[in-house]
Formats: sequence, C-alpha cells, structure tokens
Amino acid sequence: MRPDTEPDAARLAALHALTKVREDDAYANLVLPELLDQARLDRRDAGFATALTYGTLRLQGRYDAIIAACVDRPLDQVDAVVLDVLRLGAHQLLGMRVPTHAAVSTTVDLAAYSAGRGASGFVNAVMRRISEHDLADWLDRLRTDAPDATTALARTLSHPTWVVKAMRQALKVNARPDVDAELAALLEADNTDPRVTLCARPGLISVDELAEQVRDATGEEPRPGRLSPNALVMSGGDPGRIEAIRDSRAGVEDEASQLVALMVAAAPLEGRDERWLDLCAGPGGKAALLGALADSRGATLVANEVTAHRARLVQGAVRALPPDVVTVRTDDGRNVGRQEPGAYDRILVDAPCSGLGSLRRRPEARWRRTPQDVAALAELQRELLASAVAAVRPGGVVAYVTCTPHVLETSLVVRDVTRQAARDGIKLEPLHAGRIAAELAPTPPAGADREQLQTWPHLDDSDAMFCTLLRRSA
Ligand SMILES: C[S@@+](CC[C@H](N)C(=O)[O-])C[C@H]1O[C@@H](n2cnc3c(N)ncnc32)[C@H](O)[C@@H]1O
Repeated sequence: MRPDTEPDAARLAALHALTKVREDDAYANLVLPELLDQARLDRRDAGFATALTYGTLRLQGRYDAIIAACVDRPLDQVDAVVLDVLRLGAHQLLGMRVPTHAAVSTTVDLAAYSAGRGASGFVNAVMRRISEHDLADWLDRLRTDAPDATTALARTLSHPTWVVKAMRQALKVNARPDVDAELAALLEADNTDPRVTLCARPGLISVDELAEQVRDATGEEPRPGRLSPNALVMSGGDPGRIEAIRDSRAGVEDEASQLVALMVAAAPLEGRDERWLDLCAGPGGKAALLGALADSRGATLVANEVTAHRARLVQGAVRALPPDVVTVRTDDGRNVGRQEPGAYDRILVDAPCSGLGSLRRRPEARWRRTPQDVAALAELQRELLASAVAAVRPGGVVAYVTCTPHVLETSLVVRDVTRQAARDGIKLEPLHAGRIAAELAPTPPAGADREQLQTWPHLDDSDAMFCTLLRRSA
C-alpha cells in the first residue's frame, strides 16, 4: 500500500526518469519531456525536474562515492530505487541550492512512496549523514581517501576511471601544454549544461534573420558563434518555438559539428567538385549544412545512412533544400567503396563513435559505454574510412570525423587506414585541418596549430570533435 504523503511531483518525475534510464536503457533527454508532460508541471517545476535529473545522472559517480561513505554495506546491496532516491537527494543537498530540511524531508517522502516506509528510515539516516558536510568537504574527503590520482579525479569529477584515462591520453597525444590541469577542466566541463546552438543553413536563412526569429520567439538576444560563422548561441528558451527550426531552414547543432561540415566543403581538392557524399548521415545535421553549401556551389550530395529510421530524420533535416540537391540513401557505408569506387569528389565520414566528446549533452552516456564498445567501434570506423578512401577519386578529399577524442577512435584509426591504403597503392596526403578550421572559424579553435583538429569542451565551449582531412593523390 502507498503511504499517505504524496511526494513532490517534480522529484517523482526525476525519479521516474532515472528508473527508465536504469531499467530500459532509455535516454534521459528523450524520456524526460513526456514525463514532465504527464506530471503536468509548470515551467518552474519542469526546469527544476530537468536540472535535478541531468545533474544527478552526470554526477552519479561522485554521489555514489559519497553515499558509499555513509552506509555500512556495499552499494550493490542497496535497493536500486532507494539508491536512485539517495542520488537525487545528494544532488539537491550538494549540487543545487535546496535548503537542507527541504532536501531531506522531500527525499524521505519520495523513499516512502516509491520503496516503502522501511526504506524511509534508512534514507533519512543517510541524508542526515550527507548533510553533515558541504560539497568542498566531501570533495576533500574523496580525494584523500582515493588510492591514486586517477581514482580521485574519477570520484570527484564523476567519470568512470577508464574515461579519465582515455581523456588524459587524448590530451597528451594532442600535445596540450598542461595535461593535469586541463584534464580536470575537461572533466568539469563535461558536468556543465551544454548551450543550445543553432545553425543558419546558408542560402535558406541568414544569421541575422535567424537572430531576429530567436528574439521574437524567446525574447532572448543570441550571441554569435565562436567556431562557426553560421552559429547562434541561445542563452535559454525552447528552440522548437523558432519558425526556421520548425521548417528546417536552421537546425540545432553544436558549433564544432558545424565547423567540421564547413571544413569538408572548404578543403582544397584538385579538379572536379560536383559529387559529395556524407557516408554516415543520420540524423542529418551535417548533411543539411553540407547540402546547403553544395547547392550554393552547384554540387549534389548523397546522404547515406544505415538505419532506415535515421535516414528518415535526414530527409526531414534536408527538406528545405531544393529536392534535387540531396539524395538520401539507406545502405551500409562499408559497401560504398566496393560499389562506387572513385565516384566522389568530397566525402564526409562522420563515424559512429563512443560519443565521449558530447558527455554534456548525454548525461547518462558515460556510465553506459565500456572500453569493449570502443574497441568494436574502432573496427567499424576503420572499415567505414577504408570504404570512403576507395570511394573518393584521386584528387578528392575525405574527412574523418568523430565526436570523441579517444585515441583508439581517432588518430589510430586514421593511421591504420592510411597505412593499409599505402599497401594497396592508394596515397593519402594529410591536409592541415587546424589551419583550415582557423580560416573558417570567427575565433580559431584551441587546437588550430595541429594537422589533425581536436576541439575541446573546456577550451572551445563545444563538443570534443575530431577531424582529419585526407586528399587522395593517387
Ligand atoms: C555520429 S552519427 C552521424 C551524425 C550525422 N553526421 C549528423 O551530423 O547528424 C553516425 C551515424 O552513422 C550511422 N551508421 C552506423 N553504422 C553505419 C554504417 N555501417 N554505414 C552507414 N552509417 C552507419 C549511425 O546510424 C549514425 O546515424
């Protein structure tokens, strides 16, 4: 039987979101809007529930380390719903400005409602122990109690240990000047809310027109992009209220994603420049920008995507362009090199990847991915890039792009495929992606001095996007 006290609706919605993420492998950003609607929350409570859900998911590792210090049994012996309730409570105490008495009492109510009265006594005791220290104290304790520096970072900044190691390696390989300081800054940046960035698709709407629509729809003044001249960054508000977003003349797209699409179009090639291919196009943000650029230059774009459902999203993203500019196709990109050897002038391989570069956007992703995923993805990435290398004509350009800085998915994929191509008699000349990015971006990205471009959340306020440009010379 349910206890009499109804829990607070916003907190209950957040708990339901956490349960769906845990039990159904759901994505928080997809399930939350429906849960907020069902709970009939007003704007303020919906904002609270969203911040609570995202913050709790991102900082779950930190809160688990704190909760573990407050209970006398391993966390895997704590009921999963009770643990979720405690994580939500910990975030209210340590990550939001909820007064202690309100955080404790609402969390106890939530425990009683969702896990029974027996659980509420336990939750009350743990919440009181957590509230004995402020966040700075807890972080000091976690650091002191950690067996090594990597575990300390993993616990305090809430990332799996293997991700901390992968990020450190990526910073090193990119010759960042102060790896230790940057590593902490990078992990911290992953724990912040991403900005809502819009892309004005050239030829369909100008940046000024889009800015006007943003002002009209939200009352907010957007700021211009740093990495992309087509970008506008919103300070808040719902992009779905903007007309150009609804009719696909503009899209919601991270600045680094926009920049790499611009780089694909700007990379210097030799000879014909008419046939472009986006090998892994779904859901279509880059295809829409590339299609707009292709249209302005008299070229056409084939947007290929393996999943039918995501190919339909690409159709939607490019629907504002003239119908003959973009052809959307559903196929395995690994076949293209064999089926259409040397057919294309420019190819974008925006490969499926671990997504470690967009952890701000996907709060649960860091807890779901495994090192085994990365190894399997790297194999697929090599096959897709090799297919693109076969499908580009001599003199044409291939861009290899990922939304992860993991070395196994980025520079090592490029190295392996380039070596294999050389053995097969195909020469690939690396173009200086950093320089090309610097020419396009209003503010050059931090990694612009390097041949392989890597953008960073803590330095560029964007996703961590990797881009290599290769020109086939024979
Ligand atoms: C990183 S996403 C691409 C994002 C897209 N370029 C954009 O800007 O919206 C990678 C895409 O590759 C697709 N994919 C995965 N395996 C593929 C394959 N073998 N061939 C073609 N596409 C594939 C995935 O379904 C996913 O839509």
